[in-house]
Amino acid sequence: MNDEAPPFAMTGGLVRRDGREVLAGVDLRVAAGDVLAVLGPNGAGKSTLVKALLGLIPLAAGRTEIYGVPPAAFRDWKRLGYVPQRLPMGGGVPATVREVVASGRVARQSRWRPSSAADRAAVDRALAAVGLTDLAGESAHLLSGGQQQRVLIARALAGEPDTFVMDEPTAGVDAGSQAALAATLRDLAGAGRTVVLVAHELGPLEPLITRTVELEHGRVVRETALREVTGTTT
Ligand SMILES: Nc1ncnc2c1ncn2[C@@H]1O[C@H](COP(=O)(O)OP(=O)(O)OP(=O)(O)O)[C@@H](O)[C@H]1O
Repeated sequence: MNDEAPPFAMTGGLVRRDGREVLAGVDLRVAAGDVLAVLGPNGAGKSTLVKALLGLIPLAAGRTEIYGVPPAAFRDWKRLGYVPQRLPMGGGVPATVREVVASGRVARQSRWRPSSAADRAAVDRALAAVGLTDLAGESAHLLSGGQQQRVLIARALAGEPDTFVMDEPTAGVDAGSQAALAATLRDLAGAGRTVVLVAHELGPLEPLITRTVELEHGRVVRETALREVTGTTT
């Protein structure tokens, strides 16, 4: 056992958007090694919840902590890997698949220690894990939606974080790539990594999920424990 603070702990989480409560009364503790699926219909607040856990959306009431620290004070971002729903297209500068994936290493680098052999190897492993090695030199924004989703997963993998937060990693991804993602998640779970993922259907990921939380109208309506955490958490 370790007595370190859990990856995420939210109590009484409330988020308002345009004056409307889109998340309310959410108590959620994610333990190290959990593979938690956040389920619910469109507009239930799933994306809002994971963004609030990461501090990307502020809480109007309640509190949330990342490894025991409120998001505004949290500094250890290399411990977290976030897979957003879509590839953000900042600045209009075309980046290659490899460059986007390599950006997942940034939290591990510093001005004094730019890119190393370990960084390049981690990027190679991440590209291979999602089957994008052959497309590494392509412009990421010209890929299909499903391929872009895999780029974002690879970017998070490249950072080798302890905890992954994935917003619909299987959306628009074909059956073969979903199976590949399931294999990757199995390895991560086996290594004791923590995963929070948003999904509409679990599909091939189902056997890996330790716990589900279902949202409706911004509230947790059901929590289900499916299986024991199997990985070795350190
Ligand atoms: N930027 C925003 N401004 C105002 N309201 C928003 C914003 N983003 C989301 N909402 C509202 O918050 C509610 C929850 O949205 P959210 O995207 O979290 O749902 P979701 O469960 O992830 O849905 P989906 O399955 O469609 O991705 C919705 O009613 C949505 O209209």
